[in-house]
Amino acid sequence: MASLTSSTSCHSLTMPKVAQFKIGLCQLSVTPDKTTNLSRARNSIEIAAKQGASLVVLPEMWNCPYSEDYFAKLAEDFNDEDGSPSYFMLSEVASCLGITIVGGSMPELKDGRLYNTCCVFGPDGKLKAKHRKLHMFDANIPGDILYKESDTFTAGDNPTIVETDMGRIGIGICHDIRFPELAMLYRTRGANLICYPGAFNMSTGKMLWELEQRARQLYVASCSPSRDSVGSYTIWGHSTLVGPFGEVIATSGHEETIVIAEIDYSALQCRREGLPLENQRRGDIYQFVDIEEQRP
Ligand SMILES: NC(=O)CC(=O)C(=O)O
Repeated sequence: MASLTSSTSCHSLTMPKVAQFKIGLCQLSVTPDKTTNLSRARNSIEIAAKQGASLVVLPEMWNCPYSEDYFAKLAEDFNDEDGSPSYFMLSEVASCLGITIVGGSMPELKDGRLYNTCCVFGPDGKLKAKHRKLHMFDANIPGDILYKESDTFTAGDNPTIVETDMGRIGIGICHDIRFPELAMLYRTRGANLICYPGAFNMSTGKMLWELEQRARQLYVASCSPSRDSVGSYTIWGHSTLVGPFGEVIATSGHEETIVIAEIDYSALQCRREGLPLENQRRGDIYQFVDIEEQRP
């Protein structure tokens, strides 16, 4: 028997209080100057909220170029009020506007280590969850890309699923999207939506960015920096919202922009009833184990 690591049990889909709402994906141009990045991000979040978004997602590394030249320099210790302007800006703007923010990712400094971290804030401005990127983007594709994220960052150790007014949301950061097991874990734990702040590069972006999102069969939102962001790493862009049948609901090009789109969780219910993959899984042939359920 091939073993992937899930029990056959499936957490049933819980419908959140708000089942229909607008999401805003802020595709930001990122510079080496943190103050500029903060004011651009704040401005973009405010515009998204004005356009009706009650959930706003930011890109991977929105406050710092995606480059090892900047990660350590611009990292923040989120426990240090004076040393963490990005963290406190997100908290403040979430409470000012009364919205939920999936705060992309930022370089986090904790006990001498760097993490690529996403903070989720509720409409009261309180931190609801913190996801540290689980899978490091170490790639050596001759003639294409050589990048070793693990030279700089330490990988996180926990999946992140967060209860919000806008549903149960699973979080992954960029390369995390390549691991369907993580998405499956979120699905079996009843996620309505997975948010992936990401910064795919030009070649993997063209080949895989949209494909990875469309294969997940629940709502998937991705948010990238724009291509004109500074650094040697050229970014694909194309922040996107995908629905539960793999349909692209809204997307963008590579320029700085805001994608506003409607999420309606009844479509998710319809997909689950019409195509009940959870009941059709062949547990006699392969197994998916949620490690958390196995713990005593
Ligand atoms: N930032 C990343 O994790 C990049 C990545 O996955 C890619 O394909 O590019």
